[in-house]
Amino acid sequence: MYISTCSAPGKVLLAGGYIVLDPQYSGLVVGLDAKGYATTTTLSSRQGLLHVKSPQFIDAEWLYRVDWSSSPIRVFQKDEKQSPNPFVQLAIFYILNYIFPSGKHPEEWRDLNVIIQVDNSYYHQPELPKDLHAYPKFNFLNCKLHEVKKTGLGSSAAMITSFISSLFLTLNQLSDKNPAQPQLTIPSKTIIHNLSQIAHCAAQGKVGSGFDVGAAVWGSCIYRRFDPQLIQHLLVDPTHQLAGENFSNELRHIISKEWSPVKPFTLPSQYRLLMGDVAGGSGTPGMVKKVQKWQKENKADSQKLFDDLYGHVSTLQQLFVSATGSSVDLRNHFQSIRKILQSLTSKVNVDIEPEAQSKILDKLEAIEGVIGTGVPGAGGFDAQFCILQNEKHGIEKVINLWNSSSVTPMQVGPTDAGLSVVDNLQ
Ligand SMILES: Nc1ncnc2c1ncn2[C@@H]1O[C@H](COP(=O)(O)OP(=O)(O)OP(=O)(O)O)[C@@H](O)[C@H]1O
Ligand SMILES: C[C@@](O)(CCOP(=O)(O)O)CC(=O)O
Repeated sequence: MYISTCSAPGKVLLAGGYIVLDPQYSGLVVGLDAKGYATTTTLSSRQGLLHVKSPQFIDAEWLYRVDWSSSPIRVFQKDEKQSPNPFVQLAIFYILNYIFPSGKHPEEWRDLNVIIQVDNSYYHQPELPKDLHAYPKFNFLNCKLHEVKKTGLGSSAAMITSFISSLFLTLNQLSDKNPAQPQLTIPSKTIIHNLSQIAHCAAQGKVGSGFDVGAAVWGSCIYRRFDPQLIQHLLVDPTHQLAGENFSNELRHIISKEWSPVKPFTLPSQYRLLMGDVAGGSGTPGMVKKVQKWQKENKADSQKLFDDLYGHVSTLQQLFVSATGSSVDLRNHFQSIRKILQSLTSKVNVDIEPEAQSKILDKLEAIEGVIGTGVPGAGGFDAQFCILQNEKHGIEKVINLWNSSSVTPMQVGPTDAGLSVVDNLQ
C-alpha cells in the first residue's frame, strides 16, 4: 500500500488585481500558511475506481470510474445523483492522461482513495462556542460545499494543486519497480503546476490569470501570467471530456515546458501581514467581466488607469525585493493603489473597494506602524489585509479595531514554501 499527502498554500494578491490578467503586467502575491491537503492511498482492488472524500462538508463524497477504452481516457462519476465536482473530476482526467498516455488499463493500476482537507481559514467559521478553546484543525462545517462562505484565500487552487500532486506521487510510486520516498523536485513541481493550471482553467470554464495556482505551487512570488494560447486547445468540458486522438501527446508536450517563470518573493521580516475576515466573499468572475467590458468601451481611459496602477505595483515590488523602500515610500504606493481601485470602483460601478470596507481600511491606515491595507485580488467582500511594522503595540491596535468593527482576525501568516510533501498530517 502506498500513501502520500501533499499540501499547497493559499494566496493573497496584495497588489495587481485585474492588471495581472494581462501578461504585460505582474502581480505581487503572498503565499499563506493556510493550506489545502490531499492524501492518496492505494487499495488492493484494480477496477479503475477513485473514491474522493472531503470530510469537512455534508455529502462531499464522489466515486469516479475510469474509462480506459476511450482515447483520451475519460473519467465518469459513478453516482449520477451526487452533485458534480468538476475541479476534482478534471484533476483526475488530466493527471491520468498525463501519466498513462497509451490509454490502456495499466498493469500497475490500483484503485485509489483520496481525502481532501483544507485549513479553517479558507472558510468563514461560526463563532466559537463558549466551552470550546479552539476548533479542530479541519473543522466540520455542517453544510454542503456549495453553501460555505469563503474568505477568498483560493480554496480551489490549493485543493486542485495538492490533489494533483498527491496523485502524481502515488501513481509514480505504483509505476516504479523500486519506489523511493516520494519527493517533489523542481521539474516535478513544474509538471504539477502546468497540469493544475489546465485543470483549474477547464473546471472554471475560462483561463484566469492563474496566480492562485502559481502561489499554490511556488509560494510567495511576483507572478506574470502565461500565454493563454498555450493551453486553450487542451481545455475539455467536465461532462464529456471530448478531445482528439492525439490529446495525451499534445498534453505531455505542453506540460513539459516552462511557461512563465515566477520570481520568488519574501515579505521582509520587519513587516507583519494580518488578515481580517468580513464574513462576505465575492464573485470574482462577475467582477472581472464588468471591468473587462468597461475596458473595451473606454480604451484610452482604462489604459491610463491600468498603467498608473502598474506604476505603483511594480515600484512596490522593487522596493520590497531590494529592501530599499522606507516605510513612508511603501505606504505612499499602497495608498495610491487604493485610490486607483476606488476610482475603478466608481467608473465601472462594481464594488472593488466597497464603502463598508473603505471605512475600516481608512481607520487601519491611521494606526501608527501600518504601511498598507486593502481588499486583495478582485476586491469586494473578501478578507482584508493589513501590513504593518512587526511590533506588538501596533498589532494589538489593529486586532482591537477589527474586533470592534465585526471583522474577525484570521490565524494566517505568509509562507515562502509552496507545494510540499507532508510526512505526518495530524
Ligand atoms: N474542500 C474542498 N473539497 C472539494 N472540493 C473543493 C474544496 N474546496 C474547493 N473545492 C472545489 O472548488 C470549487 C470552488 O471554486 P471557486 O473557484 O468558487 O473558489 P475559489 O475562487 O478558489 O475560492 P476563493 O474565494 O477561496 O479564492 C468548489 O465548488 C469545489 O468544486
Ligand atoms: C481580478 C483578478 O485579477 C484577481 C482575482 O483575485 P481573487 O480571486 O479575488 O483573490 C482575476 C485573476 O487574476 O484571475
